[in-house]
Amino acid sequence: MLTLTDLSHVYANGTRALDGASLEIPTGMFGLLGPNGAGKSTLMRCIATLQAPSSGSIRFRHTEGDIDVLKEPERLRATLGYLPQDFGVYPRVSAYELLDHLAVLKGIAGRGERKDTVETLLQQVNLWEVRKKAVAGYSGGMRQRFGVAQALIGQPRLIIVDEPTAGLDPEERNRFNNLLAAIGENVVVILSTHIVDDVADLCPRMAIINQGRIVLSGAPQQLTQTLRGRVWRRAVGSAAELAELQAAMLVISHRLRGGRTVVHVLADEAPGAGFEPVDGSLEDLYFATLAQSRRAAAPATA
Ligand SMILES: Nc1ncnc2c1ncn2[C@@H]1O[C@H](COP(=O)(O)OP(=O)(O)OP(=O)(O)O)[C@@H](O)[C@H]1O
Repeated sequence: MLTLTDLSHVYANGTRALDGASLEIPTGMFGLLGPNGAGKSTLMRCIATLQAPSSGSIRFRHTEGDIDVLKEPERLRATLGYLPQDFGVYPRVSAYELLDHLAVLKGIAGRGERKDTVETLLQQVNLWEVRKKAVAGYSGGMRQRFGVAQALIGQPRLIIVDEPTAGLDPEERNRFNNLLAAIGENVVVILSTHIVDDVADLCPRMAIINQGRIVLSGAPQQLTQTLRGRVWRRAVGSAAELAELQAAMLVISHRLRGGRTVVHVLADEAPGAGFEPVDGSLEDLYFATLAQSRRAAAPATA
């Protein structure tokens, strides 16, 4: 269990990226959803001990230890696997050599043990056939799978993956998600993303972060139940009509479907003529939560 308590972070330029975020993250896949700039990467970097928050605490308890992460970052690092949003430059060495080198850095000194680790991981992430090719020449999906292999070195208890499927094509995304789903049972895996389907597909628990605050957390299925009977759909004919609806009711999303714009509205009863009820999806929940949290944050108008 990873426990975050009242985490805040203010960057040197005054940006408040985290604003009293508190969250309990149990064993298993945990989805952290939020729009661009919500504070996900800042939160992931704080948990990964790459930056210290301005205030708050982080505690990681697992079967073999209880770690005060901000006071004992080296203990956390020994049990952490981290796949950052962007690796930056990839060297022109083969996947095998790079993984071997990273295993040395993770403290796996014995040659035999290292060989076993590297070979097992390359097979696990399905890169065995291309192990001798330079990582610099890999496709986006192959790089992300390599990223998982390096994050799994040393059997970590806490794994953080930051926006892993952004930019992957559907087949690669599916392959990547299957790989994540197969990671061990007694591990906390935090998946930070703005792709709602990734969370819907993979995560029994989730939270939504917006403007540095945790605005909702729980089990996706139970959370979407709260929308029952409250999501309504209607096609709109023009931008002016859309603007009218947005002014009159809580429009949680509008998108093109088959060339027509369809709005989803959150309301306890049918909000007007032409609306039909729809089963609320996780995407509706996400948009509804963001719309409500924006409304709460907006200054009251007279
Ligand atoms: N080094 C920095 N200095 C100043 N402001 C920063 C810095 N890093 C991030 N920010 C700001 O902090 C806020 C949160 O950013 P963060 O990268 O944590 O969000 P995010 O949810 O990961 O977004 P994205 O999905 O776009 O990566 C944003 O307003 C961002 O501009």
